[in-house]
Parts: sequence; structure tokens; C-alpha cells
Amino acid sequence: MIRKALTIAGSDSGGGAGIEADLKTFSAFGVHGLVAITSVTAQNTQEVRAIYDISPEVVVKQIEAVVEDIGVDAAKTGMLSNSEIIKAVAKTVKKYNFPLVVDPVMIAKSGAPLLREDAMETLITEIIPHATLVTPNRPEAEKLSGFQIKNVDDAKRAAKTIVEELGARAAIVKGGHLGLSEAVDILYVNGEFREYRAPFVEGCTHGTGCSFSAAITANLAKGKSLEEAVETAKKFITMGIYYGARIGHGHCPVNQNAWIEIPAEKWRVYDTLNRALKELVSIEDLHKYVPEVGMNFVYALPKLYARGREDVAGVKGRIVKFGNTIKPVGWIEFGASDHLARAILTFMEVFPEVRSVLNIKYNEELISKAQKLGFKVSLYNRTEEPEEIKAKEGGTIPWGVRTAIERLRDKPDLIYHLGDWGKEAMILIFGETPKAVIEKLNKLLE
Ligand SMILES: Nc1ncnc2c1ncn2[C@@H]1O[C@H](COP(=O)(O)OP(=O)(O)OP(=O)(O)O)[C@@H](O)[C@H]1O
Ligand SMILES: Cc1ncc(CO)c(N)n1
Repeated sequence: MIRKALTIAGSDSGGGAGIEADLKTFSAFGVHGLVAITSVTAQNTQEVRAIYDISPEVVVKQIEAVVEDIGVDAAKTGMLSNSEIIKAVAKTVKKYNFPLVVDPVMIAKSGAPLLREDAMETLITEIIPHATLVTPNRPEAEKLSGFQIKNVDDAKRAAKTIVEELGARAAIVKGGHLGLSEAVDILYVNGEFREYRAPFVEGCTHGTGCSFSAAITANLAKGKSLEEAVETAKKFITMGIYYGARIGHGHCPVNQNAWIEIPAEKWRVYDTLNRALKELVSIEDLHKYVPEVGMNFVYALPKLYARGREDVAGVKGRIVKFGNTIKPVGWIEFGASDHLARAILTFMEVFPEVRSVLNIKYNEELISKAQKLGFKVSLYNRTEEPEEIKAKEGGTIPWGVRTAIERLRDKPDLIYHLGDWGKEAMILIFGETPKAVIEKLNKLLE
């Protein structure tokens, strides 16, 4: 059984906010999305170029069409644009009893008004009293409550006013605009306040409000309580902002996919590396190439999600020599590798598609064979490492990988170094996937 959520909102041609954000959010929660488009905007990450309002009759027809056939478990409103649309929507949703989240959209991130000046009153008198939850940001809460919001106490007062004076069942005043180090949202429901906090993150914020209210709606559609729905939406939005892709020249859009893509990619990376590791272990004579410090084999999440060592899977405790074979000491885990994680993350800064690397002991013959096979080989010399980088913990590998790439002016298959005092000489084999790395290794060992 799949739950159904409806968004009554405007379209954002840039795909960052509006119904586009709502549908992506519904999908991320496994909810079937339904739409009633109120307005078509010509919009990108920088500006709103045109607004074309749909006739109220057609807005109503869209709502009725989906409710009567498919059914709606929860709905939200976004951009309602003008008084006529607001009145028509209010009259229609009153006929049904699904929970209704009202995101009182007034102004776009770019500053363009999305609600006609004269429609504010209609929004307050017609829609808000019917809301299960209203989700204003700070400027919107100021408009609705009629007073300035400068801190959390003001936000509380505004949330309470929206419930007790305007008649919503609950209100959450969002802190994205409060300028604090934390993004604090204040929920007022059943006479009580609840705070939802998340670290303020650098990232992409076009469509945060839409995606946040859509996430609450999706979770209400799934039968979650309001408190649970908000808690999940808060995690979802923080992740979406942090992992936003920097597209366009203005405010880049929230990445609604991060919520499902990261766990899915983690599984793919884990499974792919696990299979490749089994293949690696069965390679004959590989024990001869295990360095003293051990071998590791890593695979990073796709570039957008590979931000640190926790985003790189590797073998816990490394891979060691075991008689005439090799043996992984522990399981595959994210964050298990330090050195190779740093190597691959640096490599990915230049070649984002290359996500896997394996280290073996340095061997002169292997290097000449690699060259004969037409592999692109580069090196760095640890004795040339600048003192200030040497002094910094963990700086050698990024420096070495960068140096080797610059030297070759191309994408290396192999990077090696000849060691230094107390540092063992090593070869790193890079590839787009663990399988590609193994293929290169097999050719070298043939
Ligand atoms: N930089 C940030 N880091 C973490 N959380 C944030 C950030 N910016 C906003 N949020 C959170 O995102 C959610 C949406 O809030 P925000 O105030 O940005 O909505 P909005 O202004 O309505 O968005 P929009 O501009 O799309 O209309 C809230 O939970 C808020 O706390
Ligand atoms: C269509 C639409 N709805 C809502 C917002 C809110 O940011 C936007 N920018 N565009």
C-alpha cells in the first residue's frame, strides 16, 4: 500500500522550490505525489521572471479530480498567489478531512513576491483556520502575528498567536532566518512548545521551506504524529541543504534525493567493495605485494556525497599477509581507512569519477610493466615534501597525490613513491570502481 500526498502550489521552472520540490520530497519518503498547480512561474536560482496564475476553477478541478479517484492522506499548500485562488482552495479543502499543512509562501529566496499584497488577509481568514500546521519562516511569522521576531522567545509568541488568534491547530516558526548558529524551529501544538534544533549548515537553500513542509506532509500521510513528522523533516532538510548540488548562479536548490540516495549509495559501495574484496583475496601470489603496513582497498561514495573519511568504505584493520594468502583483518566499514581515504578524496577533487584505490608494496618491475602496458604512471618524492606540510598531520598524502597528478598533467592509473626514512615505498592503483582497480592489478601481475 502506498500513501498519497497532495501539494497545492506553484511550479518553479528551476526545479528547486514549489511543486517540483514537493514531488521530489514526497518521492524521497516513498509517498505518491499528487498536484494541483496554482501558478506557473518562470524561475531559476536567481530570479522570478514571470508569474502566470491558473484559474481558480482549474485549481479546484485538479484537487477534486485526485481526491475523488486516488484519495489524499495529507495535503499541503505552497504558493497560492491571489485571493481568488485562496478562496477557491479553502472552500474545496473544507469538504475533505485530510490533514493540511499550510506553508504561507509570501516571498521567494530571490526576493520576488509570490503572494499578492491584497491576498494576505484572505490567507489569514480563509486558509490558516483550516490548517493542521502552519509553517512560516521569520518574515512570514511577523506578517501573520503582527509583531517583530528577534529571538526564540519572540518566535514562541508568534507561534502561539498563529494558533490561538488565527485558529490554526499548530504552528512552527522556522529559524532559518534568525541568524543563530543553530537552525531552531519552534512548534506550538496542544498548548505546548517544542524546539527542533539542527546545526546551521553551509549549502543550498533554494526550496528549503517547500521541501520542509512537504516532508512534514509526507510523514503525516504515512500516519506519523505531528511531532514525529517534524522531527524527520528537520533531519531531511538539514541533509538536503548540506548535500545540495551547486547548480545555477544564485541560491542553489536543496537536494531532496540525499535522504534516499546516501543510504542507497552506501549499500552499493559496500556491496561492490565486498564482492571485489573476495576477488582480491583469491588473486594468486598477491601476498608478495602486501606492504609492511598492510594493504587496504577503498571505495568512496559518489562525489556529491564524499565529503570526508566517513564517506569512504575500506577494510577495518587493513588486509594482511597470511601464509601464502592475504586476509582482511576486519569487515568493510565506512571510515575504516585513513590514508587511502585521504588519497581517494584528493584524487576526486580533480577526477571525481575515480572513486576506488588499492595500495601495494613498491616493486620496480611492476612499474616498468605498467609503463609497457600503457598505464599512466606518476610519482611523488617524499623528500621533496615542503616542511610546513610535513609538520601537519595527514598532509603528506594529499600533497603527494596532487603533486603526482600535476606532474603527469593527466589522470594516473598508478601513483608511486619511493619512501623516506621510516616510510615504506608504495604503489597506489586507482580506478573508477573496485572492479576496475582489480582489472589493472591483474594485468600487472599476469
Ligand atoms: N543553513 C541552514 N542550515 C540548517 N538548517 C536550515 C538552514 N536554513 C534553513 N534551515 C532550516 O530549514 C527549514 C526551512 O526553513 P527556512 O526558514 O529556510 O524556510 P523558508 O524561508 O520558508 O524557505 P524558502 O525560501 O524556500 O521559502 C527550517 O527547519 C530551518 O530551520
Ligand atoms: C513556485 C514557488 N513556490 C514557492 C517558492 C518559495 O521559495 C518559490 N520560490 N517558488
